[in-house]
Parts: sequence; C-alpha cells; structure tokens
Amino acid sequence: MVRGRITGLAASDVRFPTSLGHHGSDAMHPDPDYSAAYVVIETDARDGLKGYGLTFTLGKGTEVVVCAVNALSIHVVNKDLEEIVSDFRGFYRQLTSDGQLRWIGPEKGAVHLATAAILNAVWDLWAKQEGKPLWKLLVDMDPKQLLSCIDFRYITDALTEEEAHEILQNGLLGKKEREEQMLKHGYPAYTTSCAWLGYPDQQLKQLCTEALKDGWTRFKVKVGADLPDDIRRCRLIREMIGPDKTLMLDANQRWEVKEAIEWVTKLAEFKPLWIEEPTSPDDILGHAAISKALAPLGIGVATGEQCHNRVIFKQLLQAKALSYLQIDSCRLGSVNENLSVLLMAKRFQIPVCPHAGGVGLCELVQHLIIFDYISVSGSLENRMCEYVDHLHEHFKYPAIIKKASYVPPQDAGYSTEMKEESARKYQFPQGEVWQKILSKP
Ligand SMILES: C[C@H](O)[C@@H](O)[C@@H](O)[C@H](O)C(=O)O
Ligand SMILES: [Mg+2]
Repeated sequence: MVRGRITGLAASDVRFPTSLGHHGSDAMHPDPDYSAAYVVIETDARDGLKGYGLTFTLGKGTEVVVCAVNALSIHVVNKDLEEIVSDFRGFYRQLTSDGQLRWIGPEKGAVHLATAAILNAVWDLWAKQEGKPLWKLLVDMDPKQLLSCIDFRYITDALTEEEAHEILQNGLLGKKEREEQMLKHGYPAYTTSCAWLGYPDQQLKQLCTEALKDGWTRFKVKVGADLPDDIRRCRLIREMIGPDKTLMLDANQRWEVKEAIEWVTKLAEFKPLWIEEPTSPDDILGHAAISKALAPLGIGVATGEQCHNRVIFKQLLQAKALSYLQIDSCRLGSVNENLSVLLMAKRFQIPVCPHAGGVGLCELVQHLIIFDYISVSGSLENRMCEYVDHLHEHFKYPAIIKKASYVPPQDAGYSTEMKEESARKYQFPQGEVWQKILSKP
C-alpha cells in the first residue's frame, strides 16, 4: 500500500507572535513565540499526497533547526517510502547516526529536533497513504511491526526487544474494547491555558471561570519565579477550583535541587499532584532527590518535555526520579523513539502524561497517547494529556476537545498539516504578519 519515491523535502520557519499576549510564558521562557520548523515531503506517487511534519520551537533559533533539517535531507530525498517503512528502525538509525552530523548531537539539540520534524512528516505520509489517523495505524500494527520501528540501542539494559514484545502481546487483550471506549469517551485532558506566568490575576480568574464552565477538572499553574507570587496565584486558583479538582505546578527548570524541595514544600498546602521540571532536565539524580523528598507530602515529580532522548528517560526511570512521564511528540525522534519510551514507562509502571504546551503539540501527541492506552498501558489511572488552547485554528485537522477529553482524530495522517494560508502568512520573516510586526519602529 505504501508507495512513491520521495522527490522533495522543504523546510520552513513558521512563527506565531504569542509573546505579545504572554501566552505560553513561564519562569524560564517569559516571551515565547510559539513556532515550528515545518517540513513538507513530496513523492512521485500519483496520489499527490504529501507528508507534513514539525518540531516545536520558541521563535529565535527556528532557523537553526531548519538548517539542520536541510543538512539531514540527503538521507531522505530519493528514498523509496516502502523501503523506509519496511525497515524503519534502520532509517531512524541512519538519520541519527550520520557519521558527521552525529557530532552535533548525538540524538539531542537542534539536530534531533530536525530528525523529529522529518520523521513526523514521514509518519504523516504513511498514515495518509494507509487512509488512517496515525493512532489507528499504530493500533492496527502487529507487535512485530511496531518493534521493527524502534531503535533499542542504549536501552536494552532497561527494556529488551523480547520484553517489549511481551508488553505488546499482553496489550492485545481487551484492545478492541479500549478502542471503542476511546471513540466513545475520548482521552482525559488537563488545561494549562488559564495560568501562564505572564497572565495578570484578573485574566487568570476569567480564564479559570470559563474553563470550569467548560467542564475542566484538572489545571496546571506556572510557578518558580517569585514565591509570594506563587503562593498568591496558587491560593487564587485553588479557591476557584475547590478542594477536589486537580492542580499541577510547573517550574520549567527554574530551581537548584535544594531550593526546589524548599519552595515546593511551601506550596504543599495547595495540594498539587505534581511539580513539573523542578530543575535542569539533565539532572537525573537531582530529580531523584527531589522525588524522594517530596513523596511524603504526596507530591510527585513530572518531567520530559526537554528530555533529549530515550536514554535520559531510561535513566529517570531507573533512578526512580519521576512519578509522571511527559513524552513530547516533537523533541524525541518522532513516533519511533516515543514508542520505546512508552514501552519503558509501561515496564517501570510509571504513568505517561504527555506534554502539549506548544504549537501543534496537542495535534500530534493525542495520537500517541490514544495508541498508548489501547495497545500498551491499558490504563487511565493517574493519566491525562495536556491541552493548551492556542493556535489550533492554523491546522487543517485541529485537535478536538469534548468534556475535557481529546476526541480521537478521524482524518488520515498525523494531524500535522497547517493551513496553507497560515504557513504562508506566519513564515518568518517574509510572511505578511511578520512584515507588519517588524516594520513597526
Ligand atoms: C514555553 C512553553 O510554553 C512551556 O511553558 C510549556 O511547554 C510548558 O512547560 C508546558 O508544560 O506546557
Ligand atoms: Mg512544562
């Protein structure tokens, strides 16, 4: 069914000026412009289908990722799609192991973001050719085929291919019922949109009132810059949502290890479920120390949005450094690497609660978590997927939320495709939106 030779790969720099409204702001990133290195691949197949992929950035530096995509394109252009997907593990390895490009990674930083953007486009194209939404393409694959997409290099001390096979084999039981359940009720979500750090209290209150009206029951608040400010904002939101709804905190890497423990202890009265990214995303032992110290308070540690790759996730799991694992569809090496992390999380019995705070991230990651529930985890306990209410209007197949849950996408592909007009208008710096902004004195 898969067809065509890849004849072209184009990468562009698309930026949305979200910093103007402080959307997406946190203790470490006060002025993000939600952006993407956006990739389009074409084939010579008669169907005319294209694959769209992206990786998420915050504005400046998107041009660097676009450069990295172009540097990697020699491994993609002229390749047969059938050849790629019939040895997807090999193709992933080829992209991540270029003997020269690997030096500027490996499997981390701009070059890995570029890998994600390219592979996301390949998965989109594959799913489109099969006429299925990506989650369904994955759900319908047999365990052997799924495993053939994963590079197990560096993780076999935590998860062997045989163990992964057993997990997937066990996941076959009750799969049909879980798929029906997803189609009927969707995947539970939480919202981050009420309480970005740059929002004044009045805005927070108004957004929170609206979110409660819309049926949201789980809320995330940004913290970490100023303690009295955090106490005030957490009190405000806790009072508004009441004692029974769920509250999460996100510090975006702001603290030292000891500082994190002390700071979060002072916020414990607001009963947060987790503290997210308390310190450097590379500090595995630091996360473990924080986890251990906060466990008696009933507060878990969540992290993952800036974890470079499966190796870091492996160590976080081995070191008992996290209670909630946050995969990211655009930072890890696409579906391929995310599959390995979902399977490791299952093996270590840690719930996956995906990161989606960015442009397009909700659209993509919903596919992965729906697949996870149906074929891997089989559980919704302690699980929810992030949702942020920004920029969906720029996507051809936007994420849909009903009753605070993601409705499984029905359109073929990975929901990665932006509206042509949006991609053009917001292109940096030539697009008309940026021309206007940049011409202001
Ligand atoms: C800069 C971004 O908006 C982050 O603040 C965002 O991804 C956040 O960490 C999240 O968890 O959604
Ligand atoms: Mg976060």
